[in-house]
Amino acid sequence: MSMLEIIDFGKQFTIHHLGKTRQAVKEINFNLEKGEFIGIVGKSGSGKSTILKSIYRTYLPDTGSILYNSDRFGTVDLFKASERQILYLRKHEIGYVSQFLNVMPRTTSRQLVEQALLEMGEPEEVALSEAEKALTHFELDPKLWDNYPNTFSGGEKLRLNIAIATVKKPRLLLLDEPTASLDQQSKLKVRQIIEKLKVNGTTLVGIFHDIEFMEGLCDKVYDMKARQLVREAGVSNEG
Ligand SMILES: Nc1ncnc2c1ncn2[C@@H]1O[C@H](COP(=O)(O)OP(=O)(O)OP(=O)(O)O)[C@@H](O)[C@H]1O
Repeated sequence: MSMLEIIDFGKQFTIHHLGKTRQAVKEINFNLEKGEFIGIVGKSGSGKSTILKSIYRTYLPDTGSILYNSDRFGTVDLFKASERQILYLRKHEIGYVSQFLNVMPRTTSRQLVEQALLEMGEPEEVALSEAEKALTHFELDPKLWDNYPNTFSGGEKLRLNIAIATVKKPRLLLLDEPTASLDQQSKLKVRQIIEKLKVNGTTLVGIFHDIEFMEGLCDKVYDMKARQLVREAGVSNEG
């Protein structure tokens, strides 16, 4: 089976103080094969993040299923998976990167990457050396390794975020507008990072505002229109 199969997925939100519901997305269908990179574009508020957050199970859907082909559990419907399974998958198989760095306060960048590896059961000395390799790989200045990331620039925070997520070698990586607040130079760096991840066989789903950024990078691009996904021609590297 595919790495990910999304079937008739729909999500609405209840706005309690108004006593109303809002349909965020409906009838979403797509498949993601191993090693593929799917890009999602669309207007602000069209439901792109809702799809990604539902794959990560931050949100629970109302309809449909999201079947994920797990290394550990076989085919799992991410909507029905137990909390324990979800925690395992987040730790070992599915990564999520956004422009925001949500990490433990007063923890240095080196410690944050180390912790990700320790959580996976790596011994301390391996965690230490792999963390340094990852920080080097993602070009975080060694002067920043023992600093707290709250003072980092947007690009530095993002590269640390990507290092924390990818050091675990996730099989599936979700990128939620990671380049939103970056300048052109930093965006280029992120593009190179994504290219490297692709070469290493990581399967990716990414949201980007910038269609130019996706040019030649994604295997397929979908556009959110009227709460549904429509396949876009001409942006992907399929020609
Ligand atoms: N937790 C929530 N509670 C209520 N409504 C929500 C919630 N999350 C999203 N929505 C609504 O669902 C719709 C889709 O939001 P979503 O964040 O998925 O859009 P998006 O395409 O990712 O937007 P952007 O590009 O601006 O980040 C919007 O109308 C939004 O207001």
